[in-house]
Amino acid sequence: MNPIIKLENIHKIYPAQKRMFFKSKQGTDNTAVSNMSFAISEGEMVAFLGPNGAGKTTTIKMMSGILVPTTGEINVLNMNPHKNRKAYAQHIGVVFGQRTQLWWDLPLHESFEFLSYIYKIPKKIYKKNLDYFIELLELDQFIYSRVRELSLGQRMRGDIAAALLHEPKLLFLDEPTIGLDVLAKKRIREFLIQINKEKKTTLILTTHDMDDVIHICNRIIIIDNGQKIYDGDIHRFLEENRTYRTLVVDLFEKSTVTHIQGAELIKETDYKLWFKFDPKYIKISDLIANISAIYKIKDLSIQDTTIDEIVRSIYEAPKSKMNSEEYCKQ
Ligand SMILES: Nc1ncnc2c1ncn2[C@@H]1O[C@H](COP(=O)(O)OP(=O)(O)OP(=O)(O)O)[C@@H](O)[C@H]1O
Repeated sequence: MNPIIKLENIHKIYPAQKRMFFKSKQGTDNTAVSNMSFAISEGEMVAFLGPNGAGKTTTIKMMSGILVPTTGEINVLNMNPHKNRKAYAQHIGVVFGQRTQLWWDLPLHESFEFLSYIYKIPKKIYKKNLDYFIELLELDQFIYSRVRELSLGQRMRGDIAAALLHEPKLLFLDEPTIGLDVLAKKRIREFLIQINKEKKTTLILTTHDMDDVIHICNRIIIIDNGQKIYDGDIHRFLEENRTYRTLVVDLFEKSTVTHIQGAELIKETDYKLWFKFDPKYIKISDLIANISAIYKIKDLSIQDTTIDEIVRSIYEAPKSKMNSEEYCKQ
């Protein structure tokens, strides 16, 4: 499939700030993105993951045309996002969880009308899309309320509808579920999956919420220190990396031992122990036998490693491992 987004050897350097009263620069230049290359095809749902300051937002801003790369080639929908900004804006939607593109003092439906005017959306298409979003996102309960009066979850549903009214081919979402409760997150995830399925909208997402990633995306790109350290299928990533499991043991008596053969004690309270182990090296039955040789066990449970823990372990891995072929799939 032909990629609709292509980044080749992108670098983004933020220049050091100039001093207010002197000609010299203060501090050093900041390389936010370094040698970044990837391609994304139509209809993909890709999550950008990485610790704070990794370069995710800078990368998204370059793809959406807000920032210009210092060097490198960027091509989205056969356009240069920054150079062709006006034409490009017609084909993309942008949602920032921490900011709104709606007009604070206008009722939500007037914000929508204003956007339909800005994007020159034909009346028929506008009405069809609006009706569809009202139904799917249940906007009817608050569409006549002023944006400033909406809850965060309602505002976010309004923001997502606003970003899609002009039927963009690409939707950039920066932390779209930040601060929302479980139900509101679920509603937004289901909506995004539906839109992707029905309209083939390509979704590019940054998030710190691993549930968003697992539910919405089929591919992840992990960034650290401005560099891509993993790019691949989310399920394959989990299979390859979710090797450790945790055995949680409830005890009848107070714990005294800190070492059990074949496992690492990662947490303990008086009557509960958490052992991290790798099933490739020790069978669960052997591990339980080792523990019951020392303790009277009251209860047992096994926890899988979360994607959050896996991603963190990749951030914390030595640089040589991060940059190896094994981790950089593209
Ligand atoms: N306008 C700017 N001027 C100078 N440096 C900047 C600017 N914006 C970002 N940076 C720096 O670029 C680096 C990457 O920042 P970026 O916001 O892209 O990271 P991020 O991965 O999105 O982080 P977060 O998860 O915290 O949002 C950081 O070191 C940051 O301090």
